[in-house]
Amino acid sequence: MALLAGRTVLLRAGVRLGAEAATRGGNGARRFASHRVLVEPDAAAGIATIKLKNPPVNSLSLEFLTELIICLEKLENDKTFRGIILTSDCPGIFSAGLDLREMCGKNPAHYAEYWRAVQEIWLKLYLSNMVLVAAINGASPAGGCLMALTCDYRVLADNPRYRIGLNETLLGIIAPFWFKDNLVNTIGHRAADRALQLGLLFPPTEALQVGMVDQVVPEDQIHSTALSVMSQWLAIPDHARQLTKSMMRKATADHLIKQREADIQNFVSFISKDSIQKSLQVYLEKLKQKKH
Ligand SMILES: CCCCCCCC/C=C/CC(=O)SCCNC(=O)CCNC(=O)[C@H](O)C(C)(C)COP(=O)(O)OP(=O)(O)OC[C@H]1O[C@@H](n2cnc3c(N)ncnc32)[C@H](O)[C@@H]1OP(=O)(O)O
Repeated sequence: MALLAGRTVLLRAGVRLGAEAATRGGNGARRFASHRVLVEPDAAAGIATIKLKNPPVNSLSLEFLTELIICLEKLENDKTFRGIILTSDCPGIFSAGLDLREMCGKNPAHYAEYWRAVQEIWLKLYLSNMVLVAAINGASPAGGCLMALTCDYRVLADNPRYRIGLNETLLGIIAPFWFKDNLVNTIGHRAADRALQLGLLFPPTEALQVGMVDQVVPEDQIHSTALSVMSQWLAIPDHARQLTKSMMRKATADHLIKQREADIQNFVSFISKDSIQKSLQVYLEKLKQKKH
């Protein structure tokens, strides 16, 4: 996939991405931003902060996912950066997860394209050679939780409204096996079994207790905490840490890689069912009516 600064690029996913802004930051590092993914580089520290900015709730639309995939590819290929802090620019929301509108009322080809992008972002994040620290500064259901789960360390801001978990069953859908594998690797089989079946969304204290996050801190300390965790992880020689990360994660990633196409077909046939379409529409409608 060609990545050209300042040009419009046609992506494999078929999404046309607008021109990218590229400027120089204070420390001379190249700062780049797409429409919805803000990157704040600190070249001296070797860290980039990615701020998700797809208001109102950072739902993971196909275009947003595509921008994020490109951004991660660029950072991965840029030897300046050894670590990423993943956080949100939308107040009170880390990410509302997959964009339900991408899974409702569309055709099978669209569902397949969308699901491939969801797989791709997971693989990119989960297998990244860089240190990934999630600074979770808002609610983080479903796909939002999954993104955080791919990171090496999770810091959650202490606010009871910032619940995190894989709540798919509440929508009448099923977390795919690789969501489940990632959760089991993080919180263990018994806790994952209960959390997945009940679609639990954990408030900060419970999220910490169950091991869904590694640390809960006051909201105004989230970025400083993420930075200090990052420097601890970056003190480890890259080659040793990267090989260890790969040893810990490869089997889980390979599980999906070996059956990517079958997983896409499963998703398409599941999501195309009338009963599933109906459940998702009812859920979306409830979300919309909540305000009125
Ligand atoms: C065999 C294989 C099977 C595979 C099966 C499929 C597996 C798919 C897995 C899916 C994982 C997912 O990620 S599904 C998405 C799950 N997400 C949620 O349940 C979150 C829903 N949203 C909320 O709970 C809340 O919006 C919030 C807590 C995130 C924020 O609350 P707040 O009050 O601040 O905002 P609103 O609720 O008023 O929302 C504002 C606005 O955004 C729309 N919205 C919210 N979430 C989504 C979403 N995920 N997708 C699309 N749109 C979303 C909401 O409807 C409001 O819209 P309007 O302003 O137009 O009313």
